[in-house]
Amino acid sequence: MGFIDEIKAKAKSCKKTIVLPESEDIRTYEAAEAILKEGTANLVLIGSEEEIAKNKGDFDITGATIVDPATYEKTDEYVATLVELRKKKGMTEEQAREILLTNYLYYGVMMVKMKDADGMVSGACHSTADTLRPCLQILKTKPGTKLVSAFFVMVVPDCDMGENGTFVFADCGLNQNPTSEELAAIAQSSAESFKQLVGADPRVAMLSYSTMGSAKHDDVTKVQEAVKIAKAENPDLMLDGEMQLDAALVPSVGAAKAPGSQVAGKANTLIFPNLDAGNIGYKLVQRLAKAEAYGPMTQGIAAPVNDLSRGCSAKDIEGVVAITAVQCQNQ
Ligand SMILES: CC(C)(COP(=O)(O)OP(=O)(O)OC[C@H]1O[C@@H](n2cnc3c(N)ncnc32)[C@H](O)[C@@H]1OP(=O)(O)O)[C@@H](O)C(=O)NCCC(=O)NCCS
Ligand SMILES: CC(=O)OP(=O)(O)O
Repeated sequence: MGFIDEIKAKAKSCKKTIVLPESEDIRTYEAAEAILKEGTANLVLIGSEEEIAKNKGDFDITGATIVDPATYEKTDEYVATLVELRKKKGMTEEQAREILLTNYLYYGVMMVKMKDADGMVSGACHSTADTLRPCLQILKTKPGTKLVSAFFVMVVPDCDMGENGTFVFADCGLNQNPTSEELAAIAQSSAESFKQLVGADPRVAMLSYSTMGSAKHDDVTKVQEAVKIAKAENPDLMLDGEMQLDAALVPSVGAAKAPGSQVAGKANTLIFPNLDAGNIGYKLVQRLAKAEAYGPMTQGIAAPVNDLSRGCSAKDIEGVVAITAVQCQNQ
């Protein structure tokens, strides 16, 4: 069984409730039809009955729960809770009501916060910033975690690198220019995500354009410091760097450039030095190597709310919903 089939089988056995707030996008309905048919999750769609009837095309979404913020019995409770959560930021009741009635992403996150749903998937027609801001503001980081970050599971066809072609890449979606401490936190969360979703031991490479001091620059020093911090905080984790991508993936290059490393040549978890590298890197592998790319998914957050690329397909939404359900199970 491939990665996503295993995830779907796990999702079916736990049947979590996932919110899809982008009821204006036809891909939501195409994915919803497939998810409901396959039974990977219960679904909540946000919008009025009329909006949804108009937008769903011919897709059959029988079995999905439709929640209309304008009439749902819990909207007043959500407004009061949002005011309470954001009062230090000056949020008034009027503002909270306006946000919740007009921005379904905020509404979906409030459903997760109030435990009326287990998780949410959005981002097919909203930018990552607009998708992640509500969950960062409302859900916050989970206890024991310093930072929320965003990762992809990449499944590369006909590839014997990584874990038979399966990798975690991070951060590809959220933190623009992480410090050494933040890179170390991204590495730790990514190792946990790899273990949780792929089920094998993570081997984490801290990527750079330098391998073990072959180049000198502040950008290289940043990754070297991150390696020191991550190793000190996670002494049992297989993590190494700084290293170039070829040293991380190709055994002969790893042996030549980083002799003795337990990660070089066999990395399955790739930590990019900044968001330029991470976002460009995952799209290169997705588009040129025709890899499946699931994400960007959040890690280090108090409840699973995951993003999508605006370039996603309905199949990608199906996959991210199944992964979100599995994350909910392990929350
Ligand atoms: C997500 C993002 C919008 C947050 O930045 P922002 O809108 O300026 O918002 P702020 O910095 O005010 O943060 C909003 C809240 O989230 C919290 N937050 C922001 N980043 C966080 C992180 N990485 N981990 C935990 N909390 C975070 C802040 O503490 C703040 O909380 P508060 O409002 O309770 O004080 C920003 O990081 C971003 O744009 N990232 C890049 C996204 C992107 O374009 N990706 C490329 C395509 S995938
Ligand atoms: C992850 C990502 O790059 O998202 P988008 O394509 O929507 O900007």
